[in-house]
Amino acid sequence: MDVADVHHSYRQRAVLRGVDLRLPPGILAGIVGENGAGKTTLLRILAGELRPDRGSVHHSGRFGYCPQSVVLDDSFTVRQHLDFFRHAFGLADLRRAEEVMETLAFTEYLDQRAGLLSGGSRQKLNLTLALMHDPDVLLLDEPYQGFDWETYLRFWELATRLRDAGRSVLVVSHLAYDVERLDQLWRLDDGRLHLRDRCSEAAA
Ligand SMILES: Nc1ncnc2c1ncn2[C@@H]1O[C@H](COP(=O)(O)OP(=O)(O)OP(=O)(O)O)[C@@H](O)[C@H]1O
Repeated sequence: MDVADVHHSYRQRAVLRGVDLRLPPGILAGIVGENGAGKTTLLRILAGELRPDRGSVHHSGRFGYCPQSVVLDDSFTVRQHLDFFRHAFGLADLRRAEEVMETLAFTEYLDQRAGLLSGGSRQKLNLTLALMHDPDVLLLDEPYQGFDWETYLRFWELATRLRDAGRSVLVVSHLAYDVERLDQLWRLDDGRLHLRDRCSEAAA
């Protein structure tokens, strides 16, 4: 993914003021920033949901985006969500989704209605839906919110496996936590990305 000189304002408020970002294949990268820094705005632009005022975003291959708030129909079961997305992605089977669910210890919820899932389990479904077509570029907005410790560790195991398989994974969070797991870390501040030393960011 290649991002060059992205600018975005909401009315008078300039949120992004020239974001440049390159994600080569086989990278696990992170963006941190305070509440309101513009992280979600940037991700929505990268995902094509929002048009930047200026600048360009290019990526090749399959694309996956896991937004912060889950987009689900509460009356559908987990299985119905998977079937719906399988058709949307044109997948022959649910092999990949089953692998992800296995890793996240989520398989037992297949027949549960989404409306009855806990916050952490909804997030597991959200992640499964973003990963089930095995995207080459994967953008994750606060992906581990609501996860218990064991699931949190399994999330990183999954993200690392994807990186090792040549995928580009970008994790966006307001917490500069566990940053030594990342290959590269930026801080979004004042509308721009600043490359950070992961050791000093972890200590901050
Ligand atoms: N649709 C919108 N209209 C007007 N202002 C907006 C809109 N969306 C976001 N903003 C403003 O833009 C700024 C950046 O918001 P954004 O949600 O991108 O930040 P963030 O870094 O993701 O924050 P958080 O960590 O709290 O999720 C905030 O000041 C927010 O109030």
